[in-house]
Amino acid sequence: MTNSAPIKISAKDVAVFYGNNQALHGISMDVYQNEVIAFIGPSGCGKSTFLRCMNRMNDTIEHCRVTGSILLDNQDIHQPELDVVQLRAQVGMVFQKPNPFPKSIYENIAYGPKLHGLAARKADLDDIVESSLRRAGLWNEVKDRLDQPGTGLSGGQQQRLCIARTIAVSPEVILMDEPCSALDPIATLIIEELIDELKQNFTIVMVTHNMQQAARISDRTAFFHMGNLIELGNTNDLFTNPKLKRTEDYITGRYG
Ligand SMILES: Nc1ncnc2c1ncn2[C@@H]1O[C@H](COP(=O)(O)OP(=O)(O)OP(=O)(O)O)[C@@H](O)[C@H]1O
Repeated sequence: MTNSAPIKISAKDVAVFYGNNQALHGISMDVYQNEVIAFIGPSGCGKSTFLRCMNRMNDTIEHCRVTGSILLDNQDIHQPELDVVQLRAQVGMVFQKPNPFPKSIYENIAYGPKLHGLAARKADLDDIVESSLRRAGLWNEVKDRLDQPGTGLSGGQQQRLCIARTIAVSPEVILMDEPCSALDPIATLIIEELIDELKQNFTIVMVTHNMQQAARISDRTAFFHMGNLIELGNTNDLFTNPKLKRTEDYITGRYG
């Protein structure tokens, strides 16, 4: 990833407080269009908190306060007139545990496009459902059982269903919070391959506990520690030649 790619998200001096407890301190970073950027760091260092800043999911947590600025395509995501539902369609999110709606496979995908008025006719909706499932690499496995419950799929299939559901509303950025941590190695590999394909069309920001995973699939990696962004660099450089001792200690397993 060259730094000449357009900036998709720009965070400046972002701090997050849960009540009186400050979880993030002055985080600034740019996320480039069509990159995969991974957040790593020990448990509780603030990776998920920072991820949630990018589509204002922290708004849903009581006592959580965010300061600083976050621009999406140069627009402030905290401006009062911004439609948060629209923001979360533009910046979609896939969670650690697959969480399909208790509805059919078809309805899981169709729900968002219907809500956002993206399909005028049933045929348009059918097209969105099919293309989203294809892009998530799930179509062939589910095309003959679209009316069956999404919750009846395997864990890995459910996670791809959730990715398809996110894609269905045409996001620009996909936030992934440890998307493989509940999956077995084969399902994990399928999702990793999928992420590699998805970056052609989307910008992907991913939290992972798994350093090998960050090394395999991300273009850049950000290392967080105790609420601070310690080092951000090209993934290869960060893992082979970290600039700071704290990063080196973490990636070599000296703590964490
Ligand atoms: N909903 C919440 N209410 C209060 N404190 C929270 C909440 N969510 C996170 N925190 C606190 O904020 C800090 C950062 O947590 P966060 O979940 O962002 O870290 P993380 O690096 O993603 O951790 P993990 O890898 O364990 O998921 C921690 O001290 C955590 O206890």
